[in-house]
Amino acid sequence: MNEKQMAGGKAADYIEDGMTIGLGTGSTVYFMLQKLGKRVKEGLQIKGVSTSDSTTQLAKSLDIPLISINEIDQIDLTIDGADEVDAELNGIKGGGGALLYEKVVASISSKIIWIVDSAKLVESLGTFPLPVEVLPFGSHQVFRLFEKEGLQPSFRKKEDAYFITDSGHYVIDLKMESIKHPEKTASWLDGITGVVEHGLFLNMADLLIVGEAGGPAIIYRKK
Ligand SMILES: O=C(CO)[C@H](O)[C@H](O)COP(=O)(O)O
Repeated sequence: MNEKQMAGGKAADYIEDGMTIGLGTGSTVYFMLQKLGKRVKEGLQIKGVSTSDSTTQLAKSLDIPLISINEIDQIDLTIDGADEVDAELNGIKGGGGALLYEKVVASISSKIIWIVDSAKLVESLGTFPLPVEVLPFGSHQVFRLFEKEGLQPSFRKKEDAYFITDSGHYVIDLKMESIKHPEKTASWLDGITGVVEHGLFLNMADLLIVGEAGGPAIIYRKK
């Protein structure tokens, strides 16, 4: 069993009957959804809130019942992947481009579990390029601002065209190497007009499940 499968499978055990579950996006979440699909077939009653078109498609193919986020005010548990996680359980997300919906879902979740393989653990965030979702209108001005700040921005591309998120935005990836003050960086990005969302997810995850050779490691966020 690979590490992603191990972490994804373990996380599905935290889902209880009657829960509303935030369904993250990515290749680790894929394995969680496979196990959840099995449990639903065996009679587990849940409602899933999807964070992307790809997760919606996969959940539907597994007969996992979905509910629109607009019909609820609170999610019991969200299970999602991450691109980098530090010892405080702060992370970078958005490698798959679903950061905006993932953050909206996270913001109304009572509990958040992240599932990762061991390569995602870092001492400090920033080796993974930080995704910033931007409005296409004015995006080149934002890009040039990032250039001036020395952040080596690049527009994310798909087959030579701009990568377009599920909500119709572009993604600019920033090479920050090491983010010394994640809170400061997050509030700076929050203040830039045209930035819709960024991939710094701070003080959000409650629990981290890491796939490791000897079995899944469970790490709680220090309160
Ligand atoms: O944030 C995400 C998508 O926007 C994913 O959770 C993140 O990229 C991790 O993906 P994977 O499990 O495929 O490594």
